[in-house]
Amino acid sequence: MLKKTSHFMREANLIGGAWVGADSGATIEVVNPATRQVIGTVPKCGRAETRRAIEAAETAFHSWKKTSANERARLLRKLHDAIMDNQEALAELLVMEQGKPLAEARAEVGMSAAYVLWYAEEGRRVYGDIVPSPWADRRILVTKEPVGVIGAITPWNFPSSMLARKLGPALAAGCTAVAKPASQTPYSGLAWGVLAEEAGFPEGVVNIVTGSASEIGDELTENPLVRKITFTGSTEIGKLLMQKAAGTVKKVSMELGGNAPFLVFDDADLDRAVQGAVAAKYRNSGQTCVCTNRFFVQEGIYDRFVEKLVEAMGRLKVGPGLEDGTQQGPLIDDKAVEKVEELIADATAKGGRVVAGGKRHALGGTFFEPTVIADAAPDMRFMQEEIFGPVSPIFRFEHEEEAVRLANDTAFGLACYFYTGDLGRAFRVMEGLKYGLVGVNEGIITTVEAPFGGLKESGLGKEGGHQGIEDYLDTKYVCIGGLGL
Ligand SMILES: NC(=O)C1=CN([C@@H]2O[C@H](COP(=O)(O)OP(=O)(O)OC[C@H]3O[C@@H](n4cnc5c(N)ncnc54)[C@H](OP(=O)(O)O)[C@@H]3O)[C@@H](O)[C@H]2O)C=CC1
Ligand SMILES: O=C(O)[C@H](O)CS(=O)(=O)O
Repeated sequence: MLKKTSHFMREANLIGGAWVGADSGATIEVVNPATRQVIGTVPKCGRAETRRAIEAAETAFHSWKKTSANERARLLRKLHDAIMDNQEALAELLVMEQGKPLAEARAEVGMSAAYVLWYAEEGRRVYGDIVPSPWADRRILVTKEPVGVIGAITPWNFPSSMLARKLGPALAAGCTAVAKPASQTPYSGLAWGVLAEEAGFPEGVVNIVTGSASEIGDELTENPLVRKITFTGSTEIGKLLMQKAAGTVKKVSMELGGNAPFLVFDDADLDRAVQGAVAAKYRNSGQTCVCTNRFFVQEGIYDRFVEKLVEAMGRLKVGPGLEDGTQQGPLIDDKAVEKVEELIADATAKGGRVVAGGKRHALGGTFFEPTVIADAAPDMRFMQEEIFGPVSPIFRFEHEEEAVRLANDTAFGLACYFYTGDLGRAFRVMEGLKYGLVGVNEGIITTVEAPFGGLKESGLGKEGGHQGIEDYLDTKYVCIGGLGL
């Protein structure tokens, strides 16, 4: 382990500027998914510790909201620089707890820094309005103000960048935060506490708690001091949090599950489509909410696409994330492997043909072979269920309208992709697909400059772009009379 990595590997929570353990002394073990070895522990905190963190954030909010946008931007730029100065150590820590290849971890840490820098500047452009008054003797102002204390809950698959695209806009807007990282990958989140301290953020502005998800979640959603909940994770938990947050009418931002279609038309650049397919499917071993879940390939090129995809993903190197050249790490845990195996068994029982992979990797543990299943059919479970693993079901279609109908036949609406060389078709399909994110002849599209977020049961709100700061602001209308005008 890099010496600096251990500096960031905190086995304590940050509450009101102090690094503390759980009141009970209880801890949670953190396991390296590649080696299945315990790498450390974190506190198993609950409602009482979370309440103290919320109260610390509320106290800090009253001064933090009065800092100028420029001052907040200065601190966020220092935070950005601290992340980039420690990118290798933070990436190594991320690989140890999550398992992804080091190259992907470096990219994720870089994306975290990019979100922080983007919102350092967006915070300086939170404009209000001066509206022409309908009354000669009054003036009308519209101002934007930070909502207050926010609660952030993040998933294990991107433990750094998912926090960055919540805390970045929140802090830039003048909010303070209590964040709960996933129990399987807490260290990247706790490292945020170290970085924020070292960048000079005042005590209580950033609080990081680990432990009982339900207890911490209940305190965050029920405590009236918390004015917004921002969550990335499963749709099931997102719905639960929305219900609980309704009790005190909190703002909510939800980045939830996906079921991305990837359409390839006869007129596509086939090699480009295959390259995009590998990128859109196998990043993080298929464990991203924007990974392709269903491939729909037009009849005329179906066999050639399958053949080329099998050949391309056959070159992916499976191994531990810290090993040179690794492109596919382990899945996060045994439950994830069992889910993938269930979906493959369901598909083969319904006529699907495994043409590559299909079983646990020879490396053992939670490593899984990159898999391609031909002759996928709409009655198979992965037509509606998110795979969250390195499996590519390939459906075939004949007509454009059929492809769009099949692609939209899901409760989700996060990301979708399609490849065509026909401009008219590109506009027809782009406008026909009911998704928040659309990749046209591209398989990787996430960037800080663009609003990321789903439709339907994939979520509410946007993260990234200029839109991403809006959810951390309240709009206030002011009517001023008695001016003697
Ligand atoms: N739209 C997006 O950007 C993303 C969506 N996802 C979706 O999430 C799923 C897999 O990710 P996964 O992390 O397992 O999702 P989960 O929803 O199980 O967990 C996400 C976070 O929620 C916490 N959590 C779990 N139960 C509760 C609760 N009752 N109250 C409060 N917090 C709770 C977890 O804590 P703990 O770890 O302690 O259980 C974790 O921090 C997939 O469906 C995937 O598509 C995942 C990542 C990104
Ligand atoms: O959680 C995820 O899956 C991320 O949102 C994917 S991305 O933002 O890195 O594309």
